[in-house]
Amino acid sequence: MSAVSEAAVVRRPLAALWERYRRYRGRFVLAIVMSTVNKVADVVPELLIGAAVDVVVRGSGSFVADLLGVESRYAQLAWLAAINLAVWVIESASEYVAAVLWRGLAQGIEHDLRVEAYDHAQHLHLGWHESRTAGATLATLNDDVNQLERMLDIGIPAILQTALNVLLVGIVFAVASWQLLLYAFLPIPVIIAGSLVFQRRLEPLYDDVREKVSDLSGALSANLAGIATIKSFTAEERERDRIEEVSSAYRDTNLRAIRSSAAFVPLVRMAILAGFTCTLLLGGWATLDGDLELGLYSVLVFMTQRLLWPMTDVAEVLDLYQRGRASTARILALLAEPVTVPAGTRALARPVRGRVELRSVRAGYADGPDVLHDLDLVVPAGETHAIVGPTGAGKSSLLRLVLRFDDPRSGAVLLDGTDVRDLDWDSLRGSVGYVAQDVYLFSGTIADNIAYGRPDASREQVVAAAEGAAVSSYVESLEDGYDTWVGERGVTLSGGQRQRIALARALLREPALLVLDEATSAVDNETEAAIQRSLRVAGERCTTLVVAHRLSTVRHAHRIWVLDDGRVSEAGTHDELVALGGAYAALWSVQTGEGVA
Ligand SMILES: Nc1ncnc2c1ncn2[C@@H]1O[C@H](COP(=O)(O)OP(=O)(O)OP(=O)(O)O)[C@@H](O)[C@H]1O
Repeated sequence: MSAVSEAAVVRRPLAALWERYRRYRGRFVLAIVMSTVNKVADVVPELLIGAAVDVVVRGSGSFVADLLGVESRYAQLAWLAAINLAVWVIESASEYVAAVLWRGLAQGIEHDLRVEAYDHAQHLHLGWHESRTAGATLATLNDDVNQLERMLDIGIPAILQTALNVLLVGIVFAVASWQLLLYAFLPIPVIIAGSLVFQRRLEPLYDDVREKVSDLSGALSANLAGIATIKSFTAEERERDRIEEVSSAYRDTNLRAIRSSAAFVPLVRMAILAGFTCTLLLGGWATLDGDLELGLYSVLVFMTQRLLWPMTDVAEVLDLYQRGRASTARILALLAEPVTVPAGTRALARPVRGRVELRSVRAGYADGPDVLHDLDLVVPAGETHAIVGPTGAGKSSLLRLVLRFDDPRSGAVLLDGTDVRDLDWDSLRGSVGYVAQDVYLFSGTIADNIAYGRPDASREQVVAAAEGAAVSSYVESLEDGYDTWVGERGVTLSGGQRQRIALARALLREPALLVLDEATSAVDNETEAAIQRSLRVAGERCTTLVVAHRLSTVRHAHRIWVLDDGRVSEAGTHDELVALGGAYAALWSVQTGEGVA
């Protein structure tokens, strides 16, 4: 699904976020209360300036004298100073509490959303991950979530501040002079109308920016993953140009958005200038005419400043809001992505035997053609079966169905007689030890990697599994042995070493069903023979399904299924198939170079 259509899925992302995080509402309200207290306390000093001017000009007839019943100007000013001190303490304390609350809220939502989005992503169909770059998913889980945090941390408190400003200053003006209220507030409808117009213009621009971020992130992560290929083809310059192109697209889209949002600032400033000039001039004339107290006039001039200039921030806030909205839309779209291969609810009776059956299975990928056609296949419990056939015949696709990475288009896959679609993950994947064609080792020690499927395994069990995969003597030859760090920041293992560690990882689980997809393709013949011997021992305890190109790997299997273009073309033991003289026999004679075994 493209980023644009993703963004379109969630129409009102912030409302959806509000619904989703009900548990944060209490803290949200408290943060608003604290910001309000802070803002009120923030306005008071300006009123105190007016009151001080009033005290100096009118003495015992001042507003403060009336209010406190204090005659002396000195005492009145001392009172004002005391009030100022108290207000300052309240302002500072509330500012601190509000900042902690807003940041805590932003961090909390950011954290929850990131973890929820990641968790959802890992439950999505493998095909979903294969249809987009890892970098694009990373951009959503990382950049988009950070963007949202900025909006929550900076944007929302700023919007609130501005709104409170307008309200509080509005009250002061309303009490002082209705006329001046009108003049000072003149710019506000212009600013609001302008915001709405700009918001509508910015929305698609920021959706586009988020899409470009995702493209860039995807291109960068793909290139870093393929750095060896880039180097081997001396394609550095070409790839640099390609990244430059994607980065330019991002820069240009961002600049377009920035140009639009920046155009808002002069509009706001012009409106502000008009409002401020009106208050300054008309308020001054009214004071000269004796219609307005001097103290009040000075307060109003200060207040107009305080009301209007922060409005220039509206543009920045709008920018944050739009970026945050576009990012939220993408995260929520990811969370709205349906889990198309949901777990079933049935548990298998223990011990699981590992009997596999495919009944009239038809399968394929996305909208593509069928890659498996009406396939029937049975692997009785405890037996070792092999699947062989030319490249692209559908061998890995068949294994994917057994692990339920995909579901068949029709027909059924059964484990111990139960449709795998009905099984919970623990019964299905918990019973399977799988070694994929592309081995993936996590960043961690060799022992951590072997124990990945059974983190509570003892060192003895880890070593036994390593022995089963014929990798123990290699590991023991390393300086740090099983504590050697591998994966992204560790030693680089050879293809065969990686395969054997992955095999040890699968064996340690003592699975009911061992599924090996070209699991020993990268090891030498001698090592393979060692692995075969230990697999035969392991095979006595479990059912094994092996895909292999090298037929020597599978010649001892109880049954060999030859797949051709998604159909079983031959099946039988090695000897039966060689005797049959078909595709298998031909392949065997090519591989041994001697015709028959
Ligand atoms: N993730 C995928 N998305 C779309 N098509 C796929 C995917 N994986 C495999 N295919 C297609 O399905 C067909 C069978 O592929 P599969 O990997 O199952 O073959 P295979 O027999 O395991 O081949 P090989 O021996 O080369 O590993 C191929 O035509 C392939 O292009």
